[in-house]
Amino acid sequence: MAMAMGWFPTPFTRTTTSIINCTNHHPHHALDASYVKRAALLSDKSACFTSPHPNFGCVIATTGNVVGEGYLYAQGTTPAEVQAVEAAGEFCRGATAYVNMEPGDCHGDYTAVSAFIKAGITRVVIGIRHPLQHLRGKAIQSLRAEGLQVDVLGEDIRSISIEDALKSCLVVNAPLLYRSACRVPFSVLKYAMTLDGKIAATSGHASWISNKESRSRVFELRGRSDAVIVGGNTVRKDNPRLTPRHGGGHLPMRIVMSQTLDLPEVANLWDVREVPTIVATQRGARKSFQKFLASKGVEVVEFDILNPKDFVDYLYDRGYLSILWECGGTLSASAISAGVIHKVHAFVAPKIIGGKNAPSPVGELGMVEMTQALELIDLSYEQKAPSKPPHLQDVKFLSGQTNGSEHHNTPPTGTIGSDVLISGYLQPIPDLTPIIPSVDETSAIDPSISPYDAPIIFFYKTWDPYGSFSNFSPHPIRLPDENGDYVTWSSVEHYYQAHKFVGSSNPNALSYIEAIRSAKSPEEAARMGRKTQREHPDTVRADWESKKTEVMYKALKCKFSIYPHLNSMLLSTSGCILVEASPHDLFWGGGRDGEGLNYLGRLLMKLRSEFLGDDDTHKPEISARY
Ligand SMILES: NC(=O)C1=CN([C@@H]2O[C@H](COP(=O)(O)OP(=O)(O)OC[C@H]3O[C@@H](n4cnc5c(N)ncnc54)[C@H](OP(=O)(O)O)[C@@H]3O)[C@@H](O)[C@H]2O)C=CC1
Ligand SMILES: Nc1c(N[C@@H]2O[C@H](COP(=O)(O)O)[C@@H](O)[C@H]2O)[nH]c(=O)[nH]c1=O
Repeated sequence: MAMAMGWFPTPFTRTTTSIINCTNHHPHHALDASYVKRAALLSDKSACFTSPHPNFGCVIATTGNVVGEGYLYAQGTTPAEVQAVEAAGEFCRGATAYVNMEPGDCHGDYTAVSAFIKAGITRVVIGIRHPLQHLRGKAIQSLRAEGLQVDVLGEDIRSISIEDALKSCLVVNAPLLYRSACRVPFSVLKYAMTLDGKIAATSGHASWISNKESRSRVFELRGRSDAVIVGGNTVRKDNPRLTPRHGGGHLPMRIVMSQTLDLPEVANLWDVREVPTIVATQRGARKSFQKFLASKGVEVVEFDILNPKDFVDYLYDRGYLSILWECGGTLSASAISAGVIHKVHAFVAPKIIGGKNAPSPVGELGMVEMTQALELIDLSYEQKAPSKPPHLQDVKFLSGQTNGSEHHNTPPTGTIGSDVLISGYLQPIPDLTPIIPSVDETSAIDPSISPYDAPIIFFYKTWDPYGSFSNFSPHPIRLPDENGDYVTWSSVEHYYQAHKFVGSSNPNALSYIEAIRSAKSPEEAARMGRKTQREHPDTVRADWESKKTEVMYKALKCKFSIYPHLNSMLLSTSGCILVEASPHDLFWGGGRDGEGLNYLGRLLMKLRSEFLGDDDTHKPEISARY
């Protein structure tokens, strides 16, 4: 197979190392850069515990002293900026706030911006502008309009000393930047190979090449991903589990790509009690086996032709931000050729296994000359802490390259024993700021362009336009319980999940309700509610199926009544069909191809009619498709 030249989809990317052309040094710039970098590192703290989401960190400082810090734990939890302001208290007056990324404020309530303004912050230093077009520049504009000085790295502050901080900001939100620029999820290929470049013995046996420390590092990488992918042959040879066993909370989806569907009937991946599995295959492949998988609770997705490009497009549509490829060389070659792999982590073990036919990490790429080799950029090397003075070290680090790492998809903790980890990018992280204009700028260029004039409004992730319609949006609600006492719920999701157990006669129900109510994020509330329902169906209230839409409606009505800006946003959609674009949830969501029942969208439309005083019964039926 010949590889086409120029197949990387990076029309508006540039390497992070070439961003700063200007070489002036300024002492304040160095301080600014160090705090922005600190904000970036802080923002990464929730990795492994919550599903990948935009990472925000905030540091507030006065004349060289940090007075407050915070980072976003998960979608829907207290914004980093608000936490930092709360921690700094009175010290905010006249202080500077440092953030790795422009605040999103995607819910229209300008929480981060107003926290800075109210607290008396006078200057804000921002690492990168928000990568999503509908949010980019919004917070910067609002802050400047209120008289705060806003400096953006690379725009208002141009100096060589900010390069490293800027890079940290890009790396820590690399998944969002790739997603936003290339419309694909961020894909990382990870493999473990022997010193002679084999990922298994000739027999196919591969457990284990890398050592225990490296493998626990892989668990962390899994915890930072939305999905882990292997090929059919890895399932046949390894019977993998693909779970993160690092003690974090986030469990990625496990995915098998198999064209033939010639897979074993007994496999760890078919046990979906703890973690779900998707099998992607070709249309019509082994229908009886598809039925078997479905009976095990495994989701089967058919493609006309199964290939990595179409598959990542599909995962993009499903809202995935970050994918870890843990396949063998056959599928990895296919994925690299398709241009979908952005980053590589190679664990190299000091072992030699030999074998002319033993597999290697990347199969056939069709290259015949070394000049065609793909060169990785932004390299990092990691190995055991030196036990000898550097000049006697066996492994030397090339100048200008970093040893160790602190970045997204390269967890910073622990060592990897006698193995070496080499990481680098196959494609530069997109730096969007100067290339794509913001919504305001776009309208200035062409006032007829409006991104929101579609008759069907889709919503799903909370940072999307209309993301506040999601039950994961960070809008606490307060409703009376069965005794009439008011209870506060951190989100509609918390309320909904907990109410599966309200009124249940099971003695454990109360503790489940309380645990869900105290969940730190809507994601955790959802995970706890679903897991408890699956594992202890006897604790679910008997009338749940017939009452769940009523419960949801009550929570939505409360949310859209108490937040005026949400109410206005809902009413502003009058005349539009609202669809929760969840491809997974075919009851509340609309499904990938409109096959879902979209009950969340329907309830929001019903609520909108109620607020507008329309009589629903006189309206035409909303199409069954939505
Ligand atoms: N050391 C390490 O890091 C790792 C080692 N391994 C080892 O590698 C060996 C397996 O390697 P390998 O055979 O390359 O396994 P892969 O994981 O690459 O699986 C290959 C299979 O992927 C499926 N596939 C689906 N779509 C495509 C596509 N478009 N292009 C290519 N393949 C596709 C096919 O499955 P089907 O045939 O079902 O249609 C194909 O046979 C095992 O011995 C395993 O132990 C595996 C992973 C990591
Ligand atoms: N052999 C090998 C790896 N193999 C990868 O790990 C998978 C097994 O995962 P699990 O069943 O969850 O422990 C296996 O299928 C393959 O994808 N990984 C490594 O870090 N080091 C190793 O030496």
